[in-house]
Amino acid sequence: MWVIANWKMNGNRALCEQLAEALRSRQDDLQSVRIAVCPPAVLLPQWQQVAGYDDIVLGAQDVNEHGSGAHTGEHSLQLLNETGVSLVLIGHSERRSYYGDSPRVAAKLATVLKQSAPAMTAVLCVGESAAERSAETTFVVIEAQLTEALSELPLATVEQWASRLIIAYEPVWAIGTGVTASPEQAQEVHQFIRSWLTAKLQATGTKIPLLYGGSVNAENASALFAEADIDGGLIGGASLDPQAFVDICSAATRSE
Ligand SMILES: O=C[C@H](O)COP(=O)(O)O
Repeated sequence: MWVIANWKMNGNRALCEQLAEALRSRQDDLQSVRIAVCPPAVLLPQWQQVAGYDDIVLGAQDVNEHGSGAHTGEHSLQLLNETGVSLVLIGHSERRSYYGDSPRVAAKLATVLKQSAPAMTAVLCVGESAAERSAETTFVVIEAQLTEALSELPLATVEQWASRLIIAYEPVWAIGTGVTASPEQAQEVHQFIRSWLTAKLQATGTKIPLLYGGSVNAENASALFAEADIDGGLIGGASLDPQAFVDICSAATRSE
């Protein structure tokens, strides 16, 4: 099980210390869960300082697909690596809708997964809007996003890159709304993604962790994590509350 905190454009230095301390106080109970925290980029060094010696994966919320150069405000894979980052979110719905990221998702994913050393894990985010769900095009949308995202990765070397790929299903209508997909709704899409991955990548597709994101909290996490194809969660708002986030991580241990 994976539990990943995405602070988005929230948090501060004090929250780094508070969340690190909350996780540390329960680390013996949380051994079986892979935990990652993605703070805003400017807080990455603070996370390194307060939690770098713990077994918490340091994550970034985005990466630029270019190696270096005149890309004001962006962060390359190398810069993130040097800051201690070993996991990066790609194609989050907020990046897609507010910053036009969808056409860059395939290049970003290829940039991250083609580099094997130092190894970086990519969390590819996919999900349908409320209108797309109402129009019963959820599976069409998800399939198109997956197809496009993986289009620059060679199948011939799938064993080399797929072990560093995680997919997060985040229905846009559930993000930050307090309306969570029911466990059955989430499982239905996760099962679809699992089938798609297995058809495309054969046995390798069965090993890619599938996370659910969208208004996960300490109360609903257990039921979601109990579903067969849900391998953890990508947590936004609740990750800003150290106790709630630790409780979600604890729910993941009970679903192992
Ligand atoms: O990356 C996290 C997701 O967008 C979920 O956010 P949320 O838990 O605030 O709904």
